[in-house]
Amino acid sequence: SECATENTGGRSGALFPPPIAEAVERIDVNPPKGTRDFPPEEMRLRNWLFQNFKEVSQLFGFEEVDFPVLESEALFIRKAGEEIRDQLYCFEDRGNRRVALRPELTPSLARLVIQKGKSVSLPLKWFAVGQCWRYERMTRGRRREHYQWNMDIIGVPDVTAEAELISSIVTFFKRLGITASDVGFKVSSRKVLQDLLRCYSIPDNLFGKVCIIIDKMEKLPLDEIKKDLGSVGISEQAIEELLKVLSIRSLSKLEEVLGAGVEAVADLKKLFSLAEDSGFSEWIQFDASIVRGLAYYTGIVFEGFDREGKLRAICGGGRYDRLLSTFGGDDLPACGFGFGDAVIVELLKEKQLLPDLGLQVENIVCSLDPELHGAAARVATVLRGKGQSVDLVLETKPLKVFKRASRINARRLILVGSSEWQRGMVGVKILSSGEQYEIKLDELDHQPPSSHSE
Ligand SMILES: Nc1ccc(Br)nc1
Repeated sequence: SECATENTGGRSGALFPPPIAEAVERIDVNPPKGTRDFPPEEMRLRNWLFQNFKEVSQLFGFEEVDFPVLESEALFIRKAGEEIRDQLYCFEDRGNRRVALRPELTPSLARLVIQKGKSVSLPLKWFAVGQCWRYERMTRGRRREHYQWNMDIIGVPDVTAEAELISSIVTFFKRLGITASDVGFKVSSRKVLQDLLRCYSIPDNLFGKVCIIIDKMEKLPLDEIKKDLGSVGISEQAIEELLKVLSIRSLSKLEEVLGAGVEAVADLKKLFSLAEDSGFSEWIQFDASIVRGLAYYTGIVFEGFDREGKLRAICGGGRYDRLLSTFGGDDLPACGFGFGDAVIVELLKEKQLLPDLGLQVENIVCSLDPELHGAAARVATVLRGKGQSVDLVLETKPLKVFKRASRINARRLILVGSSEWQRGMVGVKILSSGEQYEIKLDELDHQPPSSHSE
C-alpha cells in the first residue's frame, strides 16, 4: 500500500519494525596527539589573547602578515643541531616534494621579504600570529602545536630595534596586568660568544653549532656540554674561559673582562640606556648565559621568564642579521621575537589574571505558540538589523527557556505571544532585575528606559 513507501523516519511503524542499526564502532573523538581543540570557552580565551597580540602590534605601528603553515622543508634545514630541526614535522607530498609544517615563523617572514625585494621600503615592521608545529616523540607528552605571536623589524641595524621589540612585549604584559615583579627579560649578545671564539681561532662556521650546545647548558650536565664543545674543536682552556664568561651576570663585569671597546658591550650598554629612556629598565637584566636555541641569531638575544622560576621561557627573540643572506637574499639586518600561546596562559593562571569571558548575548527571542515562530524570527531580524545579538529559540515547543537564557547570559528575554502580537507588542523581561513590560517592536533598542511606562 502507499504507506509502504511512507518514510517512517526510523520511528516504529505498524507495518515495518525499525531497521536494526548496525553496530558502529565509535571513532576516536580526541584530536591528534599533541594537538588541541578550542571549544567555545577556550576559543574565547584564545581570541582575547590574540586580540591583545594584534592590538599591541598595531600600537607599535606593525603591519600584519601571514604565510602558509606548510613550507618547503629546505627553509628549516640548518646544520647546527637545533631541537627545532630534530623535531621537524616533515613529509613528502604527492608531488614528491619535501615539505614541512612550519616549526616557527621567522624563516617564512625572511622568505617573503626576499620575495618582495625592492618593492617594499625599509624598515619593515611586520607581525604575525600563526600555528607552529613540531613532531616530538610523545614520550614526553608535550604538545605538537602552538600558536606564536611574532614581531619582526627588517632593515634596522641599531639596537633601537631590539629596544622597540622588548618595549612592545612589556606593553603586552602590562595590558594583561603582569608586572616587572612577575616577569623579566634576560638579555645578552651572541657577539660575546663570537668574540671569544675568534680569540681562540674557532672558525665562524662553527658559531651556530656552539650556540646550540651552550643553549642546552641548563638542560644537560656540564661535562656533556664540555664534551660537545670539545667535539667541535674547542680546547679545554677555551672551554673553561667560555664558561667563565657565560657565568657573568653584570654588564660592568663583562666590560671588565672583554674591554670597553667590544661591540657586544657597546650594544648592550646602548640597549640598557634605551630601556631607561623608554621606561622598561626594571624589566631587563644582563645574563651572559642567554644564547637562545636558534642557530641564526647573531647579536642581542633575549628571553622573557617568570621570576618564580616555575615556567618555561615565556617568549624569546633577538637579532638575526645573516638569515636573509643565507637564503640568497640581500644582507639585511633583522630582529624579531616569538611568543607562544601556552606558557602565557599558565602564567595568567598562576597570577589569577585570567579574564572572565563568559558568553554574552543581548537578547533571547522565543515564541510561545508554534504558529508564531515566523513572528519571532521577524523580531530577531529587526534586532539583528539594529546590531543586537539574538539567540532565536528554534524549538517549536520551547522548554527551559529561562535556563537557556541564563546559560547564555542573555540580558533580556523577548517573548512573542499571540495576544500581544495582535496588538503589535512583544513581552520583554530584563533577566538581571526581573523587570517585565510590553513594548512595540520598533521601540526595541539597546537601552530600554529605566522605569517603563505602561
Ligand atoms: N617550535 C615549536 C613548535 C611547536 C611547539 Br608546541 N613548540 C615549539
